[in-house]
Amino acid sequence: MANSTMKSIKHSPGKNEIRKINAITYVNVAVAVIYHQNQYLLGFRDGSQHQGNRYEFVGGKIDGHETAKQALIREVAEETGIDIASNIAVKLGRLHHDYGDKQVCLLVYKVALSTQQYEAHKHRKQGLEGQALTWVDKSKLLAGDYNLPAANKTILEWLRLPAQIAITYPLAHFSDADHSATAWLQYHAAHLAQDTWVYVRPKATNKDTESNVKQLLRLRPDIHVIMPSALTEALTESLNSNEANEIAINCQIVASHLTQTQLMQWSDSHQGKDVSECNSALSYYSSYPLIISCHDAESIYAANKLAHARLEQQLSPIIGIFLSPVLVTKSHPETTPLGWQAWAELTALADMPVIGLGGLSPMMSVQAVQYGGVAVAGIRQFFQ
Ligand SMILES: Nc1nc2c([nH]c(=O)n2[C@H]2C[C@H](O)[C@@H](COP(=O)(O)OP(=O)(O)OP(=O)(O)O)O2)c(=O)[nH]1
Repeated sequence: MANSTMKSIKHSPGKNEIRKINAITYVNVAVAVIYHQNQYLLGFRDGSQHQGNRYEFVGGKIDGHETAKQALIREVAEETGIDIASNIAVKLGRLHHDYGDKQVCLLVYKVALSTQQYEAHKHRKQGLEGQALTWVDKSKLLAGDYNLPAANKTILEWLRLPAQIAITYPLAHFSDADHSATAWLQYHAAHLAQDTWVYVRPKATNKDTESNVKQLLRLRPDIHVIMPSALTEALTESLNSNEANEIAINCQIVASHLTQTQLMQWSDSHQGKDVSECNSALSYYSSYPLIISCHDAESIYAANKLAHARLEQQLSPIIGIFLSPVLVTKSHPETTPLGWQAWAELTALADMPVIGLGGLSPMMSVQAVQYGGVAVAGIRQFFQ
């Protein structure tokens, strides 16, 4: 078992079981969220174990000589007998949690089983180490029906992310219409797929945009929205009434969005500080999870630091980053895209799920997963 002392969490996980950040010793744990369609596999921790008498995702400590993925494959085989060596392990993220008596750094992966693998293991009620195993519905898991260790709260937030996110057209796209705001509203209300996640990006926040967005949410109570932080703040302030439809609107907001510029402003003001000294972890955005735009390694490191600081301060987590541009886009043809390979290298640095953006179609969520991300987002091809 090797030890290493690190000042920051900037770099991708090493092979060491134990790492120190800000003088805290973390035990590295590989965690596998194993699923088939909407069925998710949970184990049950024995009362004698740390965090005992709770459900858990399959996993365990990363040995000194192992990478996180090697540990994942070994732990899943040891605990369940399922061989995931040929499955894609999609990195969700890395999170630190201080239980007081033990500090863990969870490296979390999502692993979809083939139908054949699921059929072979779906009736197994006991793991190879004698622990109970259960397949549970995703909706019940996300609703909090299973008592999991506290660190897993963030994992459940990550699991909510869909494979595709639509982004609204700018108002200027409808400038030929007699009334562009009405045309914007009608188009989006009519063309968003059922239950879709949509990043509402109006480009300006004023009373008209606020009212337009509220109308969209009233017309489409099935959709889930991500909004720029300024708009989230403005809207939530105006949603303080107890009217039922206003409360319903509030529930439709799944995340606030921060630009890379906003992130780097926070980062610059915390330059050289350890995570524990970042007492402002943007707490004014605390009530909603965050999704942040990143375009390079520096901003990803900043997002990692902010994510860690927010977890320490028990603020809602960063549930993803939009990493762009993957390919050439119609709106910014002059910008050189990253390309999938460079996108994958940057994606590996992130401590949270990565969403590809820029010149992509919904079908490309398959490529995003192959290159280490979880989802894709876009405008044109993401509407019906
Ligand atoms: N496996 C697993 N561990 C989790 C989850 N959430 C969470 O906080 N943990 C914590 C609990 C433990 O402190 C640590 C896992 O350590 P462990 O004791 O199970 O590791 P191990 O399987 O190598 O066990 P052992 O050899 O020490 O018995 O991570 C989870 O979903 N799955």
